[in-house]
Amino acid sequence: MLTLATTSPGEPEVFSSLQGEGPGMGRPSVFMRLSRCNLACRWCDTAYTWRFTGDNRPHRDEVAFERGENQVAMSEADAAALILSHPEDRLVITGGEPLLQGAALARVVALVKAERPALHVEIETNGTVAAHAELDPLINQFNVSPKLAHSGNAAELALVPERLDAWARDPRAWFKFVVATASDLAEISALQARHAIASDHLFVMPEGTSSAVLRDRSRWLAEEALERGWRFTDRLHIHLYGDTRGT
Ligand SMILES: Nc1nc2[nH]cc(C(=O)O)c2c(=O)[nH]1
Ligand code: SF4
Ligand SMILES: [Mg+2]
Repeated sequence: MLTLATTSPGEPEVFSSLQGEGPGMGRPSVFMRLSRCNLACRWCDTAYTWRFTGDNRPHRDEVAFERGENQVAMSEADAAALILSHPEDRLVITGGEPLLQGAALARVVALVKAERPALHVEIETNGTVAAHAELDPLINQFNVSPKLAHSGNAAELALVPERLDAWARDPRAWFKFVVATASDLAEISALQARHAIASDHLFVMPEGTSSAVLRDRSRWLAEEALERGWRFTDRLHIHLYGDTRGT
């Protein structure tokens, strides 16, 4: 069984959209969002995957979500069939932290690839967990987003040195750092040096859930990226659809 996030109570969050972030930005893709996370970012835009009633870890919106309305359990076969009902040849698996459900995810992806062998599969991850041994060979691309101090997570939880080393060595992995203020950039530089992250595989992305905030931050962040030789990514889906589920 797999625990998915919901768009509305009982409705699994599987949808077609343009990949909004990173190296695949603009590519038509089918998305599947899994529930649960092992971190708790203050500015998380999908707190409905983890901040359930009784979880009082700090979050910008201080909202709490009813678990029953925001999670839906599906069998691997049903999840695979739902993904295959969408026509795109790219699958983006996100969350929450999807690698927490690696074993079940491996079974879903194997079923989907059996029907559609050329499917390109990407995983959006916070980079703290290795892909399950059965899952790893089925994945074409990892979009790894390590969380900096401004996320509010303890560095011991959010930045696992041997994991970051492993992602930096994996040609399938692209780093995507969420940036809110200029003070985040020194932290990224230090991580890049410590883990030997190639600049070509290092994206910075403004934090924001509205076009106005993204545009404000893009202005200075794009300049900083250019100066440092890093890549910049916007959040296309926020400009197109706003901060809404299933987009
Ligand atoms: N269109 C679209 N692109 C995305 N890229 C990463 C997403 C995510 O939430 O992880 C996401 C998302 O939620 N929507
Ligand atoms: S790691 Fe991602 S899903 Fe988890 S709390 Fe942070 S932003 Fe949200
Ligand atoms: Mg998102």
